[in-house]
Amino acid sequence: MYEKITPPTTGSKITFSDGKPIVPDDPIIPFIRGDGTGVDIWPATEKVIDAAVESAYGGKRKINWFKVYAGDEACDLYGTYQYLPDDTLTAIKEYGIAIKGPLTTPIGGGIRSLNVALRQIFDLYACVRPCRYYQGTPSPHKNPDKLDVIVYRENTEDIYLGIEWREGTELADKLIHYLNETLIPATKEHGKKQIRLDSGIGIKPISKTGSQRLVRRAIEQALRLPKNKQKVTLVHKGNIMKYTEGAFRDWGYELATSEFRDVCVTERESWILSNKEKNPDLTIEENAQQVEPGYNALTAEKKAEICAEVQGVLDAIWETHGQGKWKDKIMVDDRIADSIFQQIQTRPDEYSILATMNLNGDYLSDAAAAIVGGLGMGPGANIGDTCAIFEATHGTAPKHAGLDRINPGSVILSGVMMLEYMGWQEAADLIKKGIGGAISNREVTYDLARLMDPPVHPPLKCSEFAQAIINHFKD
Ligand SMILES: NC(=O)C1=CN([C@@H]2O[C@H](COP(=O)(O)OP(=O)(O)OC[C@H]3O[C@@H](n4cnc5c(N)ncnc54)[C@H](OP(=O)(O)O)[C@@H]3O)[C@@H](O)[C@H]2O)C=CC1
Ligand SMILES: O=C(O)CCC(=O)C(=O)O
Ligand SMILES: [Mg+2]
Repeated sequence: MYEKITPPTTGSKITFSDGKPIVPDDPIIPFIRGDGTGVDIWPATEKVIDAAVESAYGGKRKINWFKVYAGDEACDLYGTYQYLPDDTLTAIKEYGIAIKGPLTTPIGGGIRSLNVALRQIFDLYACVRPCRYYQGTPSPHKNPDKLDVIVYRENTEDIYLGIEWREGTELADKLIHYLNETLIPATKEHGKKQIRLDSGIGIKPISKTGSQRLVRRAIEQALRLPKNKQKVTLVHKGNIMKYTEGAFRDWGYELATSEFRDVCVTERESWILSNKEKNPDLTIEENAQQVEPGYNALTAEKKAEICAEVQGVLDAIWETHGQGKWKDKIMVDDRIADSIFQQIQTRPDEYSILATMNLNGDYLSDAAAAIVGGLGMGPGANIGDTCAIFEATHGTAPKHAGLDRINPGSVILSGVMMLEYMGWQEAADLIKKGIGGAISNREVTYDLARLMDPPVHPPLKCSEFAQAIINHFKD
């Protein structure tokens, strides 16, 4: 079955039922060490996870690690250009849950991202990146503890599908001519626009299927959160990219108000309902004026549309959501992408789950991680219906590779997410406790050390931080 790897001789397989993992006490879990700082981070992570499982279950549960290869390490073992060998894909498919370090992607040419390839091959459509503050973590922000968001990033499409044509190639040329001469003139709203002949072209597909299954996961997550965090914000640049990013927003609202009708209210619906609650005699048009900025300047047709919307909302949900009942529902709103970057800094406590398309989520998860302590504290999970791969938000940080100084926190916290996903909460809690203890004791790696006041000198090495986390399990 495998060309160059051998699974552990002990251990059992994780299986999936209805999108949920069924985990034995001795699961076999494949891991990819990763390029660059993966060489430092992975051993630290494995040590912490093993110690937590041993400490929590006293030998009754144990992970049987299965080393599989990707990136530079894979090429060393399997040969040139064998970045993602079949062995690795077979093992992940077979065992269902995997964890990985970061993998390098060249810029401007060369292979396409192995990280993205894994997400697409296993249809891991939800990239889940919690950005929450750990007490005592230094941050450049005044109130990092106010940010507690989970980025739910669509993980399989958008520009990450990687359908592009390089400038100057025959196909790029052909496509540009076809667009300029046929498709653009055939679309009235494009007017006389033309694409420059020396352009590279990339395609940005955003599907209803991809958008709605991501938003579904985000709303399901909101249902599991405490009442005050039951909010999903659809992030998009729909004012500019109307039929991709704008459609993502519309499909998100459509899903929330159909499949989750009884448990969701949209922000706009909440305005309509509360306007009527404050003034039961309000006419439909007065309500519409309060909901739609600039209503009075609209055309008669547009005004009629807004009034119909107000009437429609009251007819559909006044009974079930009115008289303040909407306040107990999941609030679904939307924000334009540039605005959300400032909002998470200026009004962090107003947000909870940020449902995004692929590119926006990539940007936003780094930015949110920075607020709560940096990329050293940014975990993540790629979740599908029959497989999950856990990995940090950050990349290979090549300048720190092999120096035993990088912060392993993000991959360790990705391990915490994995343990929670497996239902091994006791082990996950020990690690969280250990991280909290190490940080509040100022036992930290360089990245956190330099932000602390006063700065910590000397900082702990990567391996020492792992040991410090273990030492603080039982504080
Ligand atoms: N999922 C994946 O595997 C990902 C892979 N990549 C790939 O990684 C490579 C390098 O990308 P790059 O843009 O440099 O981004 P990186 O995320 O690798 O690193 C950028 C900077 O972030 C900080 N940082 C990253 N990881 C940590 C950590 N564990 N602890 C503390 N600080 C950290 C460091 O800042 P400082 O030096 O200031 O301390 C580092 O120089 C590229 O090939 C890219 O494609 C990128 C993202 C995700
Ligand atoms: O795959 C890569 O190289 C980058 C991916 C990335 O930045 C991410 O998923 O956050
Ligand atoms: Mg990224």
